[in-house]
Amino acid sequence: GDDDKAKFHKPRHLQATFDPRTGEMSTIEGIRVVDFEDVLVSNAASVDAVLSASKSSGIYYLTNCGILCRLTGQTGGLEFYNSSLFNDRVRADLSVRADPGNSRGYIEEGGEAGVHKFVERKEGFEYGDDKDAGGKANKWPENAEREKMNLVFEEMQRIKNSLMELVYSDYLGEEVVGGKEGWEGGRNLDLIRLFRYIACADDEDGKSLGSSPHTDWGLLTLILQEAGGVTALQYRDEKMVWRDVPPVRGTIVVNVGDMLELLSNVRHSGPAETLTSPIHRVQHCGDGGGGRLSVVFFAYPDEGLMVPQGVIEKVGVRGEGGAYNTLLDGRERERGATFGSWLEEKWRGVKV
Ligand SMILES: O=C(O)CCC(=O)C(=O)O
Ligand SMILES: [Fe+2]
Repeated sequence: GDDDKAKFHKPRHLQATFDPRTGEMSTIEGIRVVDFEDVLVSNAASVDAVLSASKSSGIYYLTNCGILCRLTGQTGGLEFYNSSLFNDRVRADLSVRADPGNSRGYIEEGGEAGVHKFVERKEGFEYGDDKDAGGKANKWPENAEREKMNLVFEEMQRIKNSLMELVYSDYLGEEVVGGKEGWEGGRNLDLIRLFRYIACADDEDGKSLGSSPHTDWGLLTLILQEAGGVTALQYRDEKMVWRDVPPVRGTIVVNVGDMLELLSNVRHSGPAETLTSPIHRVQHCGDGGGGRLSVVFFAYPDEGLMVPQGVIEKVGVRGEGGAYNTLLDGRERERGATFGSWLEEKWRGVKV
């Protein structure tokens, strides 16, 4: 019957608005909600909604996005990640440990931090395309749910490629984004990082964070939040106020990355027209302090795509505790830098 379908479900305490003409949800907690199937059929209002959210906050929810929305629509839908990756056998197995920096495998607690004054209370696991991409093979623990995890990766690809093709490439201009190859060519860089944020104790409120304030470096980031999980992800809005991005059953979260923001400056200008890579963080003791699981997909462009020159001064990105380690970091950019060379440099700054 219909019961096993990942229906869109709104927990009662969340504030939502509805489109009076269609009756569909248009925002939740002030964040745009877009029906992915409407984007797939190039519905003009939905394409507009994605673009306008990308220009203002830089963050939005997608509903009806297929398997991934079904996974967040069910309690325990992401549990297979938890049980197969975060156990003592995996923690003890050095052969599946990620090397520091940009590499795949199990990431122990304290393995990295963006802003050094905070302790980031999480363990994680990173994987990418399962076809060995030049020495970047995945490190699978013995009981990992490899097929399911690969299916999640393919679904992430599908959503990335659809959003790029049906929304962003027209807006950016074919030549600016390097055509289809400009985003599909990023597949070998694309990563899924899952995080198990550790439940917090009473005395540590304020001293620890799930994730330091930062921006993401790529084109887009797609986030699955555990159904019924705690609200911990936040972004900083246009008025510099931190706002919650609660888990909403049957949705995924999308946020714009630095590279997409940079590319948007080539053809467009002014805050109303260019895209926003939002500063965001994950609170540790935010909402009851319970543990939390998230699956985060970083969608990158082709490593050969040129980083646009001359727009880096636009964003001042110094925050409490240091820089946000963002692509828009105000540093002098090497002339003719490719995205790949920049990404490598960014990763060097993340190690503890
Ligand atoms: O766990 C999350 O919800 C987001 C984490 C995040 O922002 C990141 O890893 O870049
Ligand atoms: Fe992020």
